Amino acid sequence: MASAQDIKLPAGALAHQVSLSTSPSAVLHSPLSSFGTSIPRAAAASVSAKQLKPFATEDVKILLLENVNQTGRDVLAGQGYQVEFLKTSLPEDELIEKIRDVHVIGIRSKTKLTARVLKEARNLIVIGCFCIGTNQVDLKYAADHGIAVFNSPFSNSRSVAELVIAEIVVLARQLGDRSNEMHNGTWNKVSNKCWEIRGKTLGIIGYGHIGSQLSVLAEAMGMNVIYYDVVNLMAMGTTRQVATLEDLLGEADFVTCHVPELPETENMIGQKQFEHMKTGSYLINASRGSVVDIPALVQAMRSGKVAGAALDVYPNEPAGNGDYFTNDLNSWAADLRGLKNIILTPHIGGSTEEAQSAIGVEVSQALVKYVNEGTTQGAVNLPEVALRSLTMDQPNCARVIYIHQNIPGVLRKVNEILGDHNVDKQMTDSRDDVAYLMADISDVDTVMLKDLYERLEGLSSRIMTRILY
Ligand SMILES: NC(=O)C1=CN([C@@H]2O[C@H](COP(=O)(O)OP(=O)(O)OC[C@H]3O[C@@H](n4cnc5c(N)ncnc54)[C@H](O)[C@@H]3O)[C@@H](O)[C@H]2O)C=CC1
Ligand SMILES: O=C(O)C(=O)COP(=O)(O)O
Repeated sequence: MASAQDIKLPAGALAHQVSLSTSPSAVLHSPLSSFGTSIPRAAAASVSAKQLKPFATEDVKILLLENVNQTGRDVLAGQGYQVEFLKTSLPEDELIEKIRDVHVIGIRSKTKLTARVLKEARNLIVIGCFCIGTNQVDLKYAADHGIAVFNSPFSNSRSVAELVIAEIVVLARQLGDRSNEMHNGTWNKVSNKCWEIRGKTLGIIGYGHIGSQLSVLAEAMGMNVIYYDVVNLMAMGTTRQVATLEDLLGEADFVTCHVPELPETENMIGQKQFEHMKTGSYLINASRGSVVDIPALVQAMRSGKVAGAALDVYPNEPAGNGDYFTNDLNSWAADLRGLKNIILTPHIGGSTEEAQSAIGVEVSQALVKYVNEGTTQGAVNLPEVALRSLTMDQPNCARVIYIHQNIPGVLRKVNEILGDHNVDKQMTDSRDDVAYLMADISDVDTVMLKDLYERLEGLSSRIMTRILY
């Protein structure tokens, strides 16, 4: 099977919807492709005999926000899709305006796709998060409305781990302060409270992709590593899992957070946790801004409990470069700026050429496979379903995708409808309240497809129906 990147779909070759104005053979025997892209919901809903037009590849509209890497833009534009690219995120009202029109949206960590926004996304079938975190998307709302969500689970993990290693050394040696002083013309050669990191203990909260990568690097630099995670995980090297967060905080010289944004991780490090930390220890947060209670950190640093900190993420982050990071955005911004030995970075943990270019390819390929083939492998909110490709030269075949509520009796009804045709292959799976069915059927013409489509749409369990051919 051609890779998603290789699937070049020429203009007009892919019919999205049953066309009665085109002869069946013209639609189903399109010169090269057995696949269509999706039926957008609005278009599909408007299926009515005689006025139907084939849906050309160029009709797939994609909005890319937050400066998605060129590699991703190339993959998507290479498909012939319409791609609108913006460097920043958008204020909610502008986002709502734009999302109404598109079938695909690509975002990074900043754009919040809440239920309120997604409700307006009438044509949306898939969301690509060109990053690791998916907390910015209402995953449940998306699943319940048949909108798949993809991310890149580990392509920037190494970049974050390397940043944290750098920060450990920078904090231990107060490099930020020394550098600032030199920039201001002051020579201040000190060794007081400047340390080697060799032999010190690093405490990692959240031992997933980033935490475990980081532990390997830290051990190579002579650190002892302990970690705390809600899951029992295999320790890399000679690292050691500890039973409680308090155990970690009481033992670590450097504490670093690598947990996702969840209700349970909100303000996971606050006043009580700072009290458990060793006097003169350091805190690093490159996970999500909600994880650390910043006023409590300011307090802990002012009191000398915490000797230094590095923050890469904040509860409120500016929309784009050049915007100010002030008290208007976060009421304590000026307090942070006034502290000694604190590194403040603008959410750049994953911002390396290597990570961004890998993420661009990975996520856009997942989007293409979903749009063109219905494959949900790697989706974070739908069951993972894939069928081998439809044979390109097989005439009059179609792929039916039926996303439906996961309730008893649906399969029987769907198979009654599909059973009128030759079903070559079929796969179905469910995840929580949503099920995803894919079937390849052959010996069908457009009239049959239209009938099939309407019958599937008529079932009360229906979330979304797509027919690809
Ligand atoms: N600063 C940046 O640019 C970046 C930030 N991130 C953030 O880092 C987070 C972590 O990334 P990965 O390591 O790839 O995620 P991951 O999913 O591989 O690992 C997260 C770990 O946290 C653990 N965990 C979850 N809840 C916990 C809790 N209450 N207490 C202790 N452990 C808990 C999980 O069991 C898991 O082992 C992401 O969710 C994202 O928010 C990710 C990439 C770049
Ligand atoms: O991958 C993540 O979760 C990150 O936090 C990085 O986000 P970004 O792509 O820099 O908006």
